[in-house]
Amino acid sequence: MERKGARTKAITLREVNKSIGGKHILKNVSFDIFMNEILALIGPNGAGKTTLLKVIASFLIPDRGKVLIDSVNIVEKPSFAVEKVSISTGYERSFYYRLSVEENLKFFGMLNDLLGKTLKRETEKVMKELGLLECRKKRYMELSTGYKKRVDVARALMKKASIYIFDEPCSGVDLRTRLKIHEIMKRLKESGKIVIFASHDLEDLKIADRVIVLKKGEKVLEFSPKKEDLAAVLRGVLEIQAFPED
Ligand SMILES: Nc1ncnc2c1ncn2[C@@H]1O[C@H](COP(=O)(O)OP(=O)(O)OP(=O)(O)O)[C@@H](O)[C@H]1O
Repeated sequence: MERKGARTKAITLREVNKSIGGKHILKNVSFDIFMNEILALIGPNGAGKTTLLKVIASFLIPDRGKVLIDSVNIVEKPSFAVEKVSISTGYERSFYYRLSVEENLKFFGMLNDLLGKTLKRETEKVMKELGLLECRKKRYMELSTGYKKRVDVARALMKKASIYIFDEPCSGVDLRTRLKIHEIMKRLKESGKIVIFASHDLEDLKIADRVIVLKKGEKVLEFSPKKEDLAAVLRGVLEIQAFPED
């Protein structure tokens, strides 16, 4: 029986392993993600954060190990993750270069069963929230890096999901947009969703309930920025991330 006040597990990863092109990228990764949690993944470049996010979204199938969402093993039933998860991939190639911001967002909304007035309303809402109204007619390929990132976050919001995954959602965006994205992630949590994001920025970690540190495909540390001395933890993280030549 679960303790009173105990957190409810929503996602379970057990001994997750993934190799790509003969390279062992994720190594026995095990941890749980709880209902209503904002979880951040950090770690040096190439540590496997994006790979892990894609595994949770079932974009990549692990070679070994289990990934359960609401007790369903998505390694066996990836369609369950597709239904539950909305992911901003952080990839420019996920967009139609010649379509406008608005057309791209509407297209993704339609793919996710938004139609008619609902599609229009959601697109307006998301564009307003991310400051995209003034460039709604601009073609995706004409946007600056920061605006492309805004569209990437906006795209994830065009799907009604219970788990939202953002890959470096704040990289390259201006300060105001960063705060807005933090606000959006907190709001998702308040409305009962799970938020998982990867980041290299300390400011982003402050909104997380828990931070998991990956190094060379392994989970090496876990901490709660709200409870622990962030500066001390980060000194530890920097040691973990030290360059071999340091
Ligand atoms: N399609 C692929 N083919 C070959 N190797 C890949 C592929 N995708 C990822 N990798 C390798 O997997 C490792 C982990 O990559 P991943 O993008 O998951 O790291 P990351 O922690 O997100 O890095 P960063 O902080 O630089 O974004 C890297 O060594 C990368 O080169």
